[in-house]
Amino acid sequence: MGPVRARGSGSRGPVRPPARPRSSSAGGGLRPGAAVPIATGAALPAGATAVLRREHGELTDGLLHGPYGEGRDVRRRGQECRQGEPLLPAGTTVTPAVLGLAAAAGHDQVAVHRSPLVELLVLGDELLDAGPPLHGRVRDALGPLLPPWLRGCGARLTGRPVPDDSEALRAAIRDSTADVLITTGSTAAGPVDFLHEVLDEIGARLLVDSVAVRPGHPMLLAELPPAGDSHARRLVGLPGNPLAAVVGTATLAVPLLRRLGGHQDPAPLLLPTAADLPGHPRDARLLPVRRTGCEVVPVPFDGPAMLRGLALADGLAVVPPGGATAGTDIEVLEVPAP
Ligand SMILES: Nc1nc2c(c(=O)[nH]1)N[C@H]1C(S)=C(S)[C@@H](COP(=O)(O)OP(=O)(O)OC[C@H]3O[C@@H](n4cnc5c(N)ncnc54)[C@H](O)[C@@H]3O)O[C@H]1N2
Ligand code: MOO
Repeated sequence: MGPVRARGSGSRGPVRPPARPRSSSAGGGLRPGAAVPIATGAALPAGATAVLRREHGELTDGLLHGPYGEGRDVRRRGQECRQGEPLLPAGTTVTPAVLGLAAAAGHDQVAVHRSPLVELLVLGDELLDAGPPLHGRVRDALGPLLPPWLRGCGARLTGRPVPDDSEALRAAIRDSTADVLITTGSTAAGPVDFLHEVLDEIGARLLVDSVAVRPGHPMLLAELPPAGDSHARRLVGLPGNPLAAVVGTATLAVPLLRRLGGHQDPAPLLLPTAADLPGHPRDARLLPVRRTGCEVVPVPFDGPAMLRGLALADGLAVVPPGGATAGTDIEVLEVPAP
């Protein structure tokens, strides 16, 4: 049974509750000195000034005896939010708790940013989508790796393989209606690396052409000419080496998608490193690390073409040029996010 709410100015019972508890405010008001049992959370009957919980009183001969100080156990309207006050700041991610809060506050609709539509184009005739890697052919690791990560950033995904052929790549980019195209491979200057050439031909504007980070430095970001409906389109070019592509995703794709989805940038996570972290002489290095307590340690198998270290890692440490010595604080990107 819920609280018994009593009318009157007294601070102690007895009050005589009727037989059935109320679960709503239906019914008449209370006479002075009278009480009605109600369910927990039910609205107070008119004239009620205090509440006496069943377990705070003693029931003898149908009378509940106990203290019922004015206002006690009464939940006043507007305790959690005043009328007109914003419940949450703009940019808050809609979590299950946010949905529950919105419903509790009486909202039937919430205004949200549109999820960006991403088309993932996986380039490379050498890639296999099943079976063991053999005879110079390698398994496509990025087709399985990237979509769940990008969906976790709020994107809607489509995707397909594209052959190593400049006309096929040109058509795939030109005809896509996605907000963001993400390509893998073909960023370098090899005989079948057509990405720069195709971007130039279709009149794309390179916003970022290489980043001073290892692995992954050939990554790029371009603004594409509008498609039919003239909405803005961008392209993120990720290098083909899998760990380099992961670094490119963390560096360019994730911040772009978060911004398009209206999310706030997360505060940087700084953790001390328990071991020396090897760096590149001139560029930053993103190195897979594991958390041990409140410190991080590097994991083995961290080469540009490797994913074994990343699979064991909790994130990528941003190692400054020249490296970091044990004991120093280092920024850690939590990628790929769980
Ligand atoms: N002349 C130059 N050559 C290269 C440079 C350079 O600056 N100048 N940079 C090297 C670096 S660093 C990287 S990283 C790679 C980037 O190359 P691409 O983006 O053109 O990638 P690809 O050549 O297509 O592939 C590289 C490597 O990765 C394998 N690959 C590709 N896609 C996948 C996938 N989806 N899953 C698994 N593995 C994939 C591909 O088979 C190659 O082995 O360029 C260097 N060269
Ligand atoms: O970006 Mo590359 O992977 O440095 O070799």
